[in-house]
Amino acid sequence: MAYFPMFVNLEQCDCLVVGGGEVALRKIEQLVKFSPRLTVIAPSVHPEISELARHYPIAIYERGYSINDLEGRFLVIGALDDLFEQERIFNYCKENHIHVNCVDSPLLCSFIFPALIVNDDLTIGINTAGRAPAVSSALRKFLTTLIPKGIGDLIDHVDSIRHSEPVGKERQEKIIRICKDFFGQ
Ligand SMILES: C[C@@]1(CC(=O)O)C2=NC(=C\c3[nH]c(c(CCC(=O)O)c3CC(=O)O)Cc3[nH]c(c(CC(=O)O)c3CCC(=O)O)/C=C3\N/C(=C\2)[C@@H](CCC(=O)O)[C@]3(C)CC(=O)O)/[C@H]1CCC(=O)O
Ligand SMILES: NC(=O)c1ccc[n+]([C@@H]2O[C@H](COP(=O)([O-])OP(=O)(O)OC[C@H]3O[C@@H](n4cnc5c(N)ncnc54)[C@H](O)[C@@H]3O)[C@@H](O)[C@H]2O)c1
Repeated sequence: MAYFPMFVNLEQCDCLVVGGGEVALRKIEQLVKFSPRLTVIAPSVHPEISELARHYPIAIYERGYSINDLEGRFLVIGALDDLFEQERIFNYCKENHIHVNCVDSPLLCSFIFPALIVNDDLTIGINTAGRAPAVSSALRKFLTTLIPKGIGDLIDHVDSIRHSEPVGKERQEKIIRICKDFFGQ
């Protein structure tokens, strides 16, 4: 069954990544773009995660996680290489209404991490309901080449019209025309 793409404001939300390997790194590289309060817990942490922590507010704890670490989080990613522990994380989070993503099975995810195209405030998320992540990845690369240059300027332009001109049919039609012209429609 398809998953509904809910775009969530993560600013200052308390997000935890358990695990600090290659897969954790990939998730963290994306998450930092959305300004969460990020914590990483793992006995061994990829050097590129430590490097990211020099540029973004990431708290790193180099130790095994305990279930108490999950308490009160907004979102938890179980990116450790241990299916038993992922199940434990998933069950705790489900019981405690915490958004959870465990990397070894869609069945252990309350949300799925999309392949992402992020261009300032424009975000495109791709997802196959957990069936074919490599398709999401390849499609992300394909779509990236199709995004016209100047899309950021278009968003700025439309935003400035929405802030400076009175709400109404005239403004609406102007904005729609500008957008269609940009895409040659
Ligand atoms: C999109 C992306 C986001 C990200 O992770 O950042 C992402 N996986 C990516 C790549 C990728 N992952 C895997 C391969 C190798 C090919 C293959 O095995 O198929 C490749 C391709 C590659 O590496 O190029 C292996 C893999 N992935 C999962 C499992 C377990 C399982 O399916 O049971 C296994 C087997 C592990 C093993 O071997 O044991 C599970 C998940 N991976 C997801 C997301 C979620 C479903 C997304 C969707 O519905 O499309 C989900 C359910 C959970 C989650 O992680 O949220 C990212 C592309 C980023 C980008 O390029 O932009
Ligand atoms: N979702 C995906 O897209 C995807 C893709 C490939 C692989 N995987 C799966 O993701 C898992 C992780 O892969 P990886 O390549 O990042 O592995 P890795 O070996 O590079 O990293 C594993 C990390 O988990 C940490 N860890 C282990 N036990 C821990 C504990 N008790 N508490 C906290 N941290 C702990 C380790 O210290 C390490 O940092 C694997 O099980 C793999 O099958 C998922």
